[in-house]
Amino acid sequence: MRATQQDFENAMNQVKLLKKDPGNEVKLRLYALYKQATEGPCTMPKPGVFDFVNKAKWDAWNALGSLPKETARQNYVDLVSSLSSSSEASSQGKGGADGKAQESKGILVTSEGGITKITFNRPSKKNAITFQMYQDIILALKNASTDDTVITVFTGAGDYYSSGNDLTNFTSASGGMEEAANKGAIVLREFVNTFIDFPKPLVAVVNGPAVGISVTLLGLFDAVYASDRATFHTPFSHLGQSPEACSSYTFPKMMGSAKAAEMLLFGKKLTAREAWAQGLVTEVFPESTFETEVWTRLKTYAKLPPNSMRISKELIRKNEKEKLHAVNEEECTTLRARWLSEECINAIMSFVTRKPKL
Ligand SMILES: CCCC/C=C/CC(=O)SCCNC(=O)CCNC(=O)[C@H](O)C(C)(C)COP(=O)(O)OP(=O)(O)OC[C@H]1O[C@@H](n2cnc3c(N)ncnc32)[C@H](O)[C@@H]1OP(=O)(O)O
Repeated sequence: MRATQQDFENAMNQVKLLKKDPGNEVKLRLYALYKQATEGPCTMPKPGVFDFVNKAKWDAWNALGSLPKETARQNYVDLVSSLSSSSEASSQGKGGADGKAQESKGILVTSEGGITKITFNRPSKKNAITFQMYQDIILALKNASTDDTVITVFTGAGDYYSSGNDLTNFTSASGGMEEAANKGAIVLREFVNTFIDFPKPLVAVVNGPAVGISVTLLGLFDAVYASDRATFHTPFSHLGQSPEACSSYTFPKMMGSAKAAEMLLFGKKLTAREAWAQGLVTEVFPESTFETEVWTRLKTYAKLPPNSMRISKELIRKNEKEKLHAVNEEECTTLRARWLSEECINAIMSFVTRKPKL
């Protein structure tokens, strides 16, 4: 159902009632969507480089291009609704100083012993990531970046780590592919930026097969521990798509262009040991001892001095940040166009119309 003017006004009121500051990036997006919904595309002159605040606002609004007013209104309402549900969930979960839990439909966030654990929690769909989950993960990371936990860990519930982007994100949008592609590019840009800028150690505990964006994101993690049952698959060409999460930059840098091409162009699926040999995985563990060994180690790491780890991470990431943001920007623009291509639409349609298993 399309958002009405009344929904839009309700959402504007809801923003004022948010319990938690959603952070600058989200506020900029709200501003941009509001301006686009009420005034249409940005035609204001660009502020000077030293007018930081107005320039950031102008950039955010201008990046929406010719997004229709109705779509901007819908995206604004969707964003506010995700912020409201996540802020409710996180305030419900904040019972004590430790052992907190935040649950939303597709992710489970807990914090204990200095570790924030974000679990892809849709095992019946192999932990495919919905639009709502992207938003919830952004918020969970923003919370984790300022709370008192030391390390943030991603893992998956059930037999998969994650099957990547939920392919029905594109087919279930009320405004069709065009709207889904616009929304996808906005969500993806912010999602990946949040990983690029995340200030604390970020670890992936890859419990099973990983597909698409759940693999490409690993290039932005500080450590990747994998069960020997895990596999790593980026079937972008099969899907008529192109790489995301800065993998067009991080993968060739990490494994050399020939090996990166096998994954990103030809969709070669790697075993955990192959991924380790390419530098994508830090260490592989036998499935039988995986959970015990990895969590024991992470609990020890979480006792290391947090400021020292944060400062070291900043030094490691600092020289790359600008480049990573530029790569993310270009990948999102490219992907938006890909999602509207015949190659991609056909691939997604053939997945969603597959014959059900007997
Ligand atoms: C907005 C930002 C966008 C960022 C873009 C990112 C790009 C990517 O991530 S590309 C990668 C997209 N993912 C895929 O192409 C994987 C598609 N899924 C599969 O190929 C298979 O499902 C599987 C190999 C992961 C598992 O196969 P298996 O035979 O074991 O199980 P299934 O019966 O196929 O799956 C169970 C259940 O889960 C649903 N499902 C699995 N993956 C997805 C998915 N990615 N999107 C939507 N739904 C998915 C599958 O349809 C089944 O559902 P039903 O039980 O209702 O039929």
